[in-house]
Parts: sequence; structure tokens; C-alpha cells
Amino acid sequence: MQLSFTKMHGLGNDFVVLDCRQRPMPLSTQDIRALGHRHTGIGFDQLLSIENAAEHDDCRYAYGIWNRDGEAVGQCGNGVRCVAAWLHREGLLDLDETVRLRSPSGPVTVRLIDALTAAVDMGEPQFEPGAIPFDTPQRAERYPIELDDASLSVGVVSMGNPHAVVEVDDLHAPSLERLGPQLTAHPRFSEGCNAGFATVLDMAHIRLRVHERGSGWTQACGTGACAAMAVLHAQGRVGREVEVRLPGGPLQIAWNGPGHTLWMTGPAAFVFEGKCTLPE
Ligand SMILES: N[C@@H](CCC[C@H](N)C(=O)O)C(=O)O
Repeated sequence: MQLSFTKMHGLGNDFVVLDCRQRPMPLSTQDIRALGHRHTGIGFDQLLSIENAAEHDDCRYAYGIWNRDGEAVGQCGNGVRCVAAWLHREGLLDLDETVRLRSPSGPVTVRLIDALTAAVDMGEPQFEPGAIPFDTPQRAERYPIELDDASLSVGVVSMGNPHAVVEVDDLHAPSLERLGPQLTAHPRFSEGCNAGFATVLDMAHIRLRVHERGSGWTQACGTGACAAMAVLHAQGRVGREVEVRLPGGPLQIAWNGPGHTLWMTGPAAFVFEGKCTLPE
């Protein structure tokens, strides 16, 4: 099978983007794993498909998201900015036009500020444990979680995908290498979670690293940045407009609190166009 693709990234969170407007996404779970492999495939954190929206949908296009491990997921913040930039390059989305796109977890509203910068309405953060899903008898701002050799105090939220957010003093502590994978796979998250480790610099600046479910440590996680801002805002640790700096660079996040949707602004980049042949 011949495959044409676009390699893109958002702050180093890298994607293979497939144009699936004329045919359904052709890859199996095994194909995705093989293509995502950094040594024997193309290499990516997530695969994105760009699809036509269903008839009568008020969204102009739809997109699908798969982690490198082949599992389909609900949302990808860096990915949606890349989808918007790709649609613009194809002449399907104008600058400054506001468009709705259907993600696997529901519609998002996107506006391209320039050809490679998008502002995205990521919806309202969901703190209800059942929405994440997170196993707890009652909702709280922070939950104690026991790992093999550490006890963490964790905030949880869904941005269309599950996130845990932990405040830490040192983002480079060697222990995070162990804690990230353990938290991602903790049994209280029945579908796993994206584990964000955040340092609050002041009310408007956060530093963040995310160990992603299905992809491992990434250079940036857009929904992770939204989740960190939402959790830390709910805890009174940051204000309404925050720069979240990830290893790959900064995202701007704005949220007015419960009852409001959250906006993320950041870049998208094209890397190269490619073709590959998959073994039958
Ligand atoms: N990198 C993404 C998140 C991708 C999905 C995530 N790994 C999950 O399993 O939920 C982002 O930029 O948001």
C-alpha cells in the first residue's frame, strides 16, 4: 500500500498527517506502530487523519488521532493547530476565519492568526472524576496517589483526554523518569492518563513536562498545557492568562474559570512531505 503523508510538529510534538478526505484511514493498529517507530519507521508521537465531516455536521472537517502505540485517542492540542495549518495550506481555511472542526471528543473552534499560528477553543475543562475517568469516592481539588516509591498530590482533569497534574520543585529531578510512566499507567485511571509535572514560576508562568499515554515523554503536549493551567488555576496557583513553557517552547493559555471554555494559542510547523510503501 502506497501512503502519502505530511510530517508536521507543534513545538516538537511530531505528527504524521494523512489526507483521508477521499478514502477512510487505511492503517491498522500494527501499521501505526510500525510507522511510528523512531528507528524502523517514520517516527511520530501521534498520527492525525484529516477527514470530511459527516453530512449535516456544523463542523467543516473532522480529524482522527492515534498515539504511537496505535491506540485511538480523544484530543490533541498541538495536533489541532497542525490540522488547521494543513487546511490553510490546501486552500481550505482562510486566515482569521473561525471554523469548527470535529475532534474524536467533540467540536473545537479554531482561528488561524497567521499561516503557522492558531488559537483554539479547547472546550471547558472537565473535573468530574467520571469524565476523566478517575477512580475516587468523591471529587476534590487534589488527590493523594501512591506510586511504587513516592506519594503524589495530583489534580485531575479531562480536556477530551485524561490528565494528571503534579506540582514539582525540580522538573529535571531524575525521579521523574520513573514517576512519569508509573503515573500514566496508575490503575485509578482506568484508561491511563497523560502525566504532567509542573513548576509554577509566578501567577502567569508555568514550566511543564508531560509523560504522554501511548507516546512517552514528548517535547510538548497541548492538552497537557491546558490541563496544567486548568488544574493550577482551580487551585488558585495561577491567574487567567498563563504562558506554559514546555521543553519544545511556549503555549499561551487563557481560561476564565468554570462555565467558560479554555483557549490555547501556539505554533504549527511543516517538516516534509513523504511517500512510503507499507508491506501487504
Ligand atoms: N500530544 C497531544 C496529546 C495526544 C494524546 C495523548 N497522548 C493521549 O493519549 O490522550 C497534545 O498535544 O495534546
